Amino acid sequence: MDIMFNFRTAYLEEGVLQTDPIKLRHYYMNTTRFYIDCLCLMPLDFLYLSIGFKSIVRIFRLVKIYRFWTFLDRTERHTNYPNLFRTIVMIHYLLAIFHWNACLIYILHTRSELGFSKRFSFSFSDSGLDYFKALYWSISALTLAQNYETKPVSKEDYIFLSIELIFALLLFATIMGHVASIVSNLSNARKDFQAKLDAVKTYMSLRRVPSNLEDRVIRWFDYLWMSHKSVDDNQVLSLLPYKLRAEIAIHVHLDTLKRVEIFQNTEAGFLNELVLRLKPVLFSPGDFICRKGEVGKEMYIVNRGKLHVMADNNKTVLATLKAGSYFGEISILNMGSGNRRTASVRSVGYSDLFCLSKEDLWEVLKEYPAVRVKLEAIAVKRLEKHKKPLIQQINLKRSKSAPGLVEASCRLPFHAPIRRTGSGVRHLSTIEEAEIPVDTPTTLPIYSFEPQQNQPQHQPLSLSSNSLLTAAPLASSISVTSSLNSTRQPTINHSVSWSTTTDTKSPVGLPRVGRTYSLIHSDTRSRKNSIISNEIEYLRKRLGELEKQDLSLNSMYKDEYLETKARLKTLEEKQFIGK
Ligand SMILES: Nc1ncnc2c1ncn2[C@@H]1O[C@@H]2COP(=O)(O)O[C@H]2[C@H]1O
Repeated sequence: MDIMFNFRTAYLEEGVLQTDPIKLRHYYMNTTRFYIDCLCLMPLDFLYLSIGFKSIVRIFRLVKIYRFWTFLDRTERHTNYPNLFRTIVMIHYLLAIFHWNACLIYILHTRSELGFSKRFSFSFSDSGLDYFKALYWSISALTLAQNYETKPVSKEDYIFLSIELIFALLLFATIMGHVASIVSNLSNARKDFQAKLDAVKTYMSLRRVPSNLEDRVIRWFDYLWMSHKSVDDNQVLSLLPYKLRAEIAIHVHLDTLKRVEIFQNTEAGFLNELVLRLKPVLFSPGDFICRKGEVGKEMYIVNRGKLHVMADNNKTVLATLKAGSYFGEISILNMGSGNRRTASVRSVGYSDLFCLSKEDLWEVLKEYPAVRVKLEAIAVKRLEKHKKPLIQQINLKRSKSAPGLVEASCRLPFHAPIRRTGSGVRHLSTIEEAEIPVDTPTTLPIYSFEPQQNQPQHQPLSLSSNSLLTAAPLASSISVTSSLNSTRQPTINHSVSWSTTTDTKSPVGLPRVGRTYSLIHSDTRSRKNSIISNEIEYLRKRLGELEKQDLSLNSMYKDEYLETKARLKTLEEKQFIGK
């Protein structure tokens, strides 16, 4: 039977599963297994006819034990209960050893010619009882149990019992080792967790952390353990290839991710790209996940728990976020007050979040611009809540053609956003007039900002257009003005332009100047060229200044230097092509 199965058992050839019956037959017949199986099938039983029943004749059947070991090996790899399986295998081996030892004892003590003292009255009439007597003697010898019956008498007894004792000792040590490893495997997770907690406790007591904070840390650990969050997913999955890890992560987090608006109806690849970049984080009750005005470096997706988006007074709740919500995207998309948080978010109870870094999000959004539009559309809605009066004035209409698109229908006054500086809140710029360009769908709109030097600083902006304006450029243009840094940036008196979609990652070449601008629709080629020339002029000037800085001293300058350089290159190329 087994040989027949072997003839039809598929095998892997250079990683490809072979199922062709002829190939399978050839393959099996060329292996050692085939010869071992044939040896086992030798019809030695016919010898019974001449020599009578002798069980030793069946010894060749034992060679098939390799199949049993293969079975154990495979089952151990496949089972979900490896410890239980190992325990069963160990008991199985033990029973087999006791049995063989009992058989040996029976043989030795029923053959008087072997010189063993007759301590058992094996009565061949009741072979069942004889077997159990031998088994009992075997077990007591191998488990080192005191048994007066086993006291040696003859020389042969002494030799045999000494060997038995040595074997019993080895067996005992092996069993103990196995049991210890099974037990320690069972409590490994607990021990690891306890070790980490102990380390943190020791640290806190060494550093004299206040007891209320210490309490919070311990309660956080408690929740971590109770919610089975103590397993480090990344460490566990680190051995797997990227694709498999992504599949597991998607499966594990599917319920949460399905509820997240930006993940609904998106390409499967987007989820794949993102899911392995999500890092689980846990916050305690009352923790601020982010505070208004901070620089945003990551966004969060709520896996479990409840969070409040707080108003400026830190008392009024602007919105409640639950599983499937996300937050923190506005600052990393530079949509609100530049890269600053527009609101504080506080955890109500324990919150189980996924954290996504700015770099990772930008990297993924580069490939999936539709998701960016979705994100920005929702962000605009959220911003509306903060700046209701402002948005009411803008009176944006949602586009019917695409989600995330907003339509500007008339001349609208627009107050420039404000930003916090070291010395407090200040208005950075005010946009005076904006016209939104009508561009062909395939080409990118170019917005130009022209300084209005003679106008007062905090003058409202009016925005007029009968064309479509995507939420992204609008929001981005807001960030252009709001991310200005008056302490670092010189005032410039020329036009600057920013192509919103050519550079999605970072608004390179953003006009970081704090003055009044008008947003002008450039529909003629020469106008565009002059805008580009102006920006090039500004960027060159700024680059020169930045080169004078000690870039290694200040990463902020360094970033800006690199951004400016890249933007300048793009524009120079654009200008060159234009010519
Ligand atoms: N009204 C709101 N409703 C829901 N979420 C908001 C609201 N206002 C702000 N947020 C979120 O709170 C986050 C605070 O940090 P960000 O400004 O980066 O991004 C913000 C939004 O994601």
